[in-house]
This record gives sequence, C-alpha cells and structure tokens, in this order.
Amino acid sequence: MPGDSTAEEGDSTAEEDVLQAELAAERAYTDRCRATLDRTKAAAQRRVLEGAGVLTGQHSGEAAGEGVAGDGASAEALGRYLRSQAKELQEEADGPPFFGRLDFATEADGGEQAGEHRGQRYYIGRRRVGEHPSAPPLVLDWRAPVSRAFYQATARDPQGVVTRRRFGWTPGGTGTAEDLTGLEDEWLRDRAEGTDGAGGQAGTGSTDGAGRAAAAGGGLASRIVAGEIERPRVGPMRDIVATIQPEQDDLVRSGPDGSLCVQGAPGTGKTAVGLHRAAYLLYTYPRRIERGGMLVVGPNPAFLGYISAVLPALGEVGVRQCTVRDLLPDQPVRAEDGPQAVELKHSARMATVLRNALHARVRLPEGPVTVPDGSYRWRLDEDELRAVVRETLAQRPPYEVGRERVRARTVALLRDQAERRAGPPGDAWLRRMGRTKELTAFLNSVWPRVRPEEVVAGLLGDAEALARAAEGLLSEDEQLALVWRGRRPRSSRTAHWSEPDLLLLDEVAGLIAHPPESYGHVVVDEAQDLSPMQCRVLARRSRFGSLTVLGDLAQGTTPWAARDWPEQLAHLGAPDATVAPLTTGFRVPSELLAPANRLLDSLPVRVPHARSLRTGGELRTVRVPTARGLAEGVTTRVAAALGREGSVGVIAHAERVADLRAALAAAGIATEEPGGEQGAERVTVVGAELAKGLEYDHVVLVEPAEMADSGPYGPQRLYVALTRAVSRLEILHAAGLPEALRG
Ligand SMILES: Nc1ncnc2c1ncn2[C@@H]1O[C@H](COP(=O)(O)OP(=O)(O)OP(=O)(O)O)[C@@H](O)[C@H]1O
Repeated sequence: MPGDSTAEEGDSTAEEDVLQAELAAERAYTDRCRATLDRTKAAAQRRVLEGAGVLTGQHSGEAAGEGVAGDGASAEALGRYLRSQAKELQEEADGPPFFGRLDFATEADGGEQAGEHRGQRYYIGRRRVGEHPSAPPLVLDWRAPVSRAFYQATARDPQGVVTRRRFGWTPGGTGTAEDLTGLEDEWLRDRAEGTDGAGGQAGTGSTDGAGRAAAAGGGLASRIVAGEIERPRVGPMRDIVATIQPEQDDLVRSGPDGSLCVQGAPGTGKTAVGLHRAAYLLYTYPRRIERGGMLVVGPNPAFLGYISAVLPALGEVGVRQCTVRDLLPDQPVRAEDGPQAVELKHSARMATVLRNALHARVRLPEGPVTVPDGSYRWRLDEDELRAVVRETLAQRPPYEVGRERVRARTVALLRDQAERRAGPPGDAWLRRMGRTKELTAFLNSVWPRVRPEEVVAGLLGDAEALARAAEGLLSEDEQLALVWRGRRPRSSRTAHWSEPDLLLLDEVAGLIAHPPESYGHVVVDEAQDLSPMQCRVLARRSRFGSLTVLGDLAQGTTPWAARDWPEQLAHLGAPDATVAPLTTGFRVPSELLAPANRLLDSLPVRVPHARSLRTGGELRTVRVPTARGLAEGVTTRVAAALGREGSVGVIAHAERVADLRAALAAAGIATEEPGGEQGAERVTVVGAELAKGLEYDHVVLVEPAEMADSGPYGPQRLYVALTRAVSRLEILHAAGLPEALRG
C-alpha cells in the first residue's frame, strides 16, 4: 500500500538523519582526540628538552639534576625515560584514535551490573588518549580492565553495557575526522524496556540493522567486524585489536602466572592472539614483564618479517622478535651433518649425554690437600674432600655454581679446623683461604673451569669419551653417526661446527651457567615444529617459566615435530601449561576447507577439523598436460589473479621456486621475497616449507603430489599449503592429484 511505503521511506530518512548527526558528533570527537594527541606529543618533547636543560645545568639556575631528580644517575635515568617516551609517541603510527565505544547502563536502565561505570561512556582505542595521567581520558587503552566488556559483553550477558558502538574507518587512512566513514550500534540490553514501554524494536538511535541482529542472535552479525575479516590481505600482518573475538580475548587476557598453550587449526588467529597477549601482558604487568623483557620467537625470518609490524602498531616497540637460531652462540657454521646426526643432535637424549660429558670433567680427589696459613699448614683429608665433591655432584647444580660450592665447602672445612684451634676466624681470613694457590689448584683438579666448545669437541672428537657419556642412551651405530671422523680438530678453537652443533654448545653453556639473557615472558609461534633441544634453548631463557606456546600439531613438518603437547611443553619447561583450543577460522573460507579437512583425517595426529567463519571462497583445479607446462600455467593464473584485489601467493615445492620466479619475471610480473619488503609487490613465490604462518588472498598451489611426496612430512607440508588462501585457491597439476584433492 502506498501509505505503508511512505511510512517506511519516512523511517529510513529519519534513521539516515540520526546516523549523519551521530557521525558528525563522532567526527568532532575525533578532532578533539587528535588535538589532545598533538599536545601530548609536544609536551613530551618539551619535557625532554627541559630535562636536557636540567641535566646540563641550564635550567632556571638549578644545579644539574635538581628539581627533576636528586642525583646525576637518576637524572640521567629520568632523561632516558623521557626521551624514550617522547620517541615512542613520535614513532607511533597515525591511525584512528579509537575503534569502539561503550555506553554503560544508567540508574534508570537498572544499571546494577554497571557498578562504578554506571551511566559512563568510554571510547576504546589502541592507546590511551588524555592530557594528564590523572584526568579522565578521552580514549581508554584496549587493554584497560573496563575495555574487556567491549570484547566480551553479549545480549545474554551485557555486563552493564547498554550499547556497543563500532567505528568504520577508511582502510590505511591516518585516522582524521574525514576517515571516519561509518558506525554501528549493538543494543545489548533493551534500553526502553521498563522505562517508556516502547520496546527495543524501534531502534531509536541505532544506525545499522546488523547491530540489532547481533543483539538478537549473537555471533558475527556486525558488518564492521565482518568487513574487517573479509578485507583483502596486502602487505604485512595487521593487528586485530578492533575485532578480537570473545574466545580469543579470553586467551589474550589470561594472566602471566603459569603458561598457556594454544592449539588451533590454520587461520584461527593463534599468531594474532599471541602478539596481542604479548601487548596485554606488557601493559598489565609492566614491572614483571617489561623489566625481564618480552621475547617473541618465530620459525624463520620471512615469518618474522610478516608479523613484525603488529606489536609496534599496538605501541610496543621494545620486544625482541627472532628465531631460535638467533639465540644460539655466534659461531661460524663450517660443517654439515648427515640426517641421522642431525636428528640425534636435536633429540632430548643428547641433553643427557652432554650432561654426562660435562660431569665427567669432575674428578674425585686423590690424596689430601695442605693449605699454608703463615707458618702453619692446614691439612684436608681425602675422605672429607671426596664427600664434598660427591655431595655437590648429587645436588646437580649448574657447573659453575658447583665449582663455587666445592670451594665454599672446602673453606668451611678449614674454618672448622681453625675454630677448634683458635676460635672463629674472620671473613677476611675465609676469603684469603678461598683464594690460596693450593685451594685453587685443588679446585682445578677436581672441578676444572671449562668452556662449552671444549666439552662438545671433547665429546664428538673422542669415540671413547662419547661411548662413556652415551652409555645406555645411544646405540653404537648412533655413536658412530655422531663422532667426528677425518675432521678431528687439534683444539676446540679450530673445530668446524655444524648447524645442530650450535644447539649442543648452547646446551652445555646452559649447564655451566644460566644464560646471560633471559626474559619475563616468551611467546613461541609454530611451536609444534621445535625439536626437544630447540625447546630447551627457550626454556633456559624464560626467567619465570611463563610462556605463550602457539601451534598446530597437524602442521608439524620437521622430523622432530611434536605429536602431542604435554611432552613438548615439558621440553619447553612449562609442563603445567594449560592447553586451550581455538576452533574458529578467520582465514580460509569453508569452501576451501573441505580438501584440507580430508587430508587432515589421514595425518597421524588427533586434532579437530578446521571450521570457518568465512564463506565465499573459490576453489579451482587446473590440469596442465605436462610438467613442462606448469611454469606457463602459473604465469597465466597469476596474471589473471592480478586482475582482482589482494595478494597472490604461488606455493610450490622448494626446488621449483627459482624457476617459477624466473618465468614470472620473463612475463613481466615482479615478485617479492616472502616476508621481504612488504607490500612492494603483490606476488610472492614461496616454497611449501616457508609458507607456514603466511597467507595470501589468492593462492596458486603448484603440483600438490610433489609436495605430498616430499619425504615423510610431505602430507603435512601440503596441509599447510592448502590452508594459506584467504579467498581463492587454484590447484595446478600435471601429475595425478593426491587422494584428498580428488573429486
Ligand atoms: N578476531 C579477528 N578479527 C579479524 N581478523 C582476524 C581475527 N582473528 C584472526 N584474524 C585474521 O585471520 C588470519 C589468520 O590469523 P593467524 O595468522 O593469527 O592464524 P593462525 O592460527 O596463526 O594461522 P596458522 O596456523 O596458519 O599459522 C589473519 O589475517 C588474522 O589477522
């Protein structure tokens, strides 16, 4: 009826008017935030300059350091702090000052649940925006406790929130008022209910129908969230702070006591969760985490390049991000091991062999020791000295600690004798006795100082020493695979180390003394791929045993990949870690998951099928007549893919990568190194092994059978490759398809 349609039109015009008015108000708020941010930056800069004036004594007649800090050292520390704060603020990328808003219930809404936030409105952003630390901020940091409701409140459990507002900004914009393009409200409780009796359906003030749907049904009814998840992926990984989902938020905000292990299917946001958790812990436990330092460990430089911008975007610039290899001793690698030796050197048994080898350096005393003291000579019996060494060994201290313990206990024996003779001796006497030539010579004979290189070279270069240390641990055949033949060095200084030898050196260094660098919290990504010895490298560097371990057992592609978490977590020094699943995928659309899940069923691990929040994926299988046609096929497919939005990844067996790059170059298509100069080119050619953790809007997967047959972990490699596509997956093959991809 005409009357009806007029009414509807009237309604939608009214809604549009409300939306425009709300947008105008929010743009004005954006301007206010930006002006405040500019003032904060300028003030921080000024404080640095003033601080500098004070430090050089040029500040309004004050002596250096006065008025800012009491003494030179703390003035310098303060100066450093101010400079780093100003630098951080300057370095911070421009971006939207906020992404969300919460309106808490008022008295009239029955706001008991809102507690101290009753009637309050909060804006939520990547960083706090405010003039003074004590003044109410214009924008709250997403990590502040009250921001939690933004991620967790639902219609069923509104947590005192009446409305959750999300903001849409121009992608890649600098966050000016003009970049604010939309907003969307979710009514988490019916505002009108019990007040004016109008019910919640009118949607007064609501600006988006999707918001009402969300309130009714929960789930992902927000268009802004859906848009963010669907956005084409170009360049490095982005933060997800505006759209963290409740199950992810639970993990991000779990405390630092004890460790957390996240097992999740491809694309469920494990990496994103790990990085946001790092930022959360730094904010919430600054003393504990920041002082100790935060370490993020990834599988390779390409992956690290891909994730490197996330933490800085969240305002955290001081986090070390590296591979396990980067933590190992800085020795040149000049030798290569055979596969059996490599595997053995990565195995947990090796740690025991090395401990035996190190402890074999300790000798029980033979004969008594005499220590001169002026004209007097103290005598220590062989038996009591043997007891000291034996008992110290049994305590299994770090080697250096053991040496000092033997020294201290030997001095204590001298003290007992001295006490019986002439009463308690003073501290100076005890120190002198501890440093006598005779006592040090004794110590050097029973518990000599050693360097890791000596221990490892002494073990691998000497079949008999190896046999002793490996007794009951390694078979003769295994020992033979380890022992150096033909390249026995004259000294540990001239040894030619292999890549896995660095793990052995680090292990021994850790047995001798605690590593010089250790961290308050360690985030480990793709942790399923680490060997026991690599895990131990990280365990040694985790000061409080507080780790976030991220991985997927189904994506294990190394010969030592973990088959279950408890054992891997024990190697990581976190046997009591909670293992939490992530189950919803944000990358691979459902249509592309079917072949991956079929393949998953044939893998020797038990993990749930991946399921996806996204749909609309396109899957295509293209057969080329001969293997020689593959490069040409790839060029054609990539050229076509470039006609659409987003990144393109060609994933192939490592040995094909160079040829494919050359073929693309010959066709005038420039490619980028995986994780390299991000965003420079849209096309990347990547070997299956390096594709882990990465994603592309359009994936051209080349010759899957070749991947599946590439050694015992081929099927897992193919599983990784199959789960990299955000929107479109094209499978190009000349050989027959692996079973999971047929049909
Ligand atoms: N809540 C979210 N909102 C928006 N995007 C998200 C969300 N969670 C994850 N994503 C996106 O989904 C993609 C996959 O996330 P991520 O790489 O962290 O998954 P993963 O579990 O580590 O994957 P893989 O096992 O393949 O390494 C990324 O583009 C990430 O930004």
